[in-house]
Amino acid sequence: MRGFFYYFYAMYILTSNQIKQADQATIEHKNITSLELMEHAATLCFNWLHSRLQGQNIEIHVFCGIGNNGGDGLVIARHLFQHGYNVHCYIVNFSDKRSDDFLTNYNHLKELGEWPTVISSEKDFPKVDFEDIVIDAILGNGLTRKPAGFTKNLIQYINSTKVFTLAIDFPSGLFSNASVIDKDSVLRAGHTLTFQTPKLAFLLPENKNFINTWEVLDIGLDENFIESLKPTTHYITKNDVIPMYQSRNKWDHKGTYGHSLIIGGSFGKIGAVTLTTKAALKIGSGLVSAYVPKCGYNILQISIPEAMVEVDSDKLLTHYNFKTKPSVIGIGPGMGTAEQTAIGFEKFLKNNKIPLVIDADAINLIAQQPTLIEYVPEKTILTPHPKELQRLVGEWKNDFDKLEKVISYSLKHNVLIIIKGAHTTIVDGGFLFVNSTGNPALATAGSGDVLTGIITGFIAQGYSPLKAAIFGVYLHGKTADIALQKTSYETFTSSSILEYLPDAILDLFNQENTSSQES
Ligand SMILES: NC(=O)C1=CN([C@@H]2O[C@H](COP(=O)(O)OP(=O)(O)OC[C@H]3O[C@@H](n4cnc5c(N)ncnc54)[C@H](O)[C@@H]3O)[C@@H](O)[C@H]2O)[C@@H](O)CC1
Ligand SMILES: [K+]
Repeated sequence: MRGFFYYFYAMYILTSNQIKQADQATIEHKNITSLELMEHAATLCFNWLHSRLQGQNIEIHVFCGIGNNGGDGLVIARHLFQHGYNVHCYIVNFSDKRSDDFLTNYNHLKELGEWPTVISSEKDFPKVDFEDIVIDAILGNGLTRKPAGFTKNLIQYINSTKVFTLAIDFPSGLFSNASVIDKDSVLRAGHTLTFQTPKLAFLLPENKNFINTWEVLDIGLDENFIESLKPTTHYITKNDVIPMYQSRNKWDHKGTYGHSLIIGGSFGKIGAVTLTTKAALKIGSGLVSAYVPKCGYNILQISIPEAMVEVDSDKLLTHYNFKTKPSVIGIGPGMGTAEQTAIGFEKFLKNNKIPLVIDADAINLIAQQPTLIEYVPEKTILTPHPKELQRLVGEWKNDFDKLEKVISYSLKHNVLIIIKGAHTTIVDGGFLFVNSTGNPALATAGSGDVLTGIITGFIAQGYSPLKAAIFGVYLHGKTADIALQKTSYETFTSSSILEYLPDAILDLFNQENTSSQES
């Protein structure tokens, strides 16, 4: 058992410093040398490549820096030579402070008669063709400043060839926990083999040009030590959500699974609240009610016979005087921001004590009147899309700054925020949970409305807000991943999320491929 939730497995996202500490602890606790650790890590990279190339006669250029990332490159180059590949190895000579393990592997290669070519300026750049392969072992976890001089030029040159690049640990020039300032100084990796844990930088939209696909190679760092670091950033995989699943008992009845109330809708936007209501039902909320303007009554009753419906004014939400006594409320989809709606919403918030999931226009209303956040119950979940988030926490300079701003907001108001995107991130105070599932099929109208319904429906069933958010976000993404085996990105709609929800849940019990560490 390990992990923040004491699950049997949790994948952390470690910072550069934490990785360095874990490297050191592993060397001490497992009684191995750093050279052995390097040999092991780099051999995993070689095996990855070898299993795909199977000895093909492709020109492979291995660019090695002078630190331990370069050391990895030298080990990979040695294995490639020994397996008869057409390989060229280069030392990118940006400093004379070579690491010990780099030097040992440098000598090892020379002893085999394979002398790397030293690159000390632009004139030493080799010819790289589009059909070749580049292994990028120039800079890794030790990056302390942006690459400059001929190193930057080399990175630009490699980028310009559009050759396939396999980055070792990091695309050179990419910081794990800070924003890239000089975008021309970062290698654009085709695929990245990163050690032990995903890196936060890989998961942020601003780095989309540097990171394409990536995967984690487990190099066997000391897990107990990693645990002792109490990492605050998690990568949510199937292994994390399986233990969250609450199974049902024979004697349970619909009351056991709570009552969700979905509040939203306005004339022309009844579809949004309909999707949210359907989602709350589909995820298993025992009872589901919707509170909508009168114009939505027939639509809701006809399209969701399982739901109960209460109504407000003709075309807008104004009074919020529902009789239902729900266990949780999801509010906002399609609600609009009309003045009467805003006035009623303020009164509702000031009187409400029921757990909340706040979405869409309800977030906009809070952004318009920021003090309203003080009236939401603790651990209320807010699910803003980027524009709504900006209205809530203000403009950010970059994605790291955005996370900082959201963390402070979450801490200050004791709420959970779900930052929606390719890697949807749940922020709970100082803790980040970054989702691994989903794909661009989810970029479709109503996708967020369905997410709100799923999370609300989970809370109704007794899941804590954090678990509901993590599990909901994971399953929401998983529906789209499963759907792509049968349908296309374009034809997947928000209703398809509901259609594939059963498959996403059943997949939890499918033993194969329980660790989705790739992206
Ligand atoms: N420490 C370990 O036990 C292991 C480390 N491994 C590899 O070691 C890497 C980290 O190695 P290092 O800490 O030696 O660091 P790097 O190899 O990433 O960088 C080398 C040195 O370059 C200098 N530098 C930083 N930014 C620079 C810039 N912009 N321009 C020029 N020089 C710059 C720094 O002084 C740094 O120490 C990992 O990414 C991984 O590839 C792996 O072999 C696994 C085990
Ligand atoms: K690298």
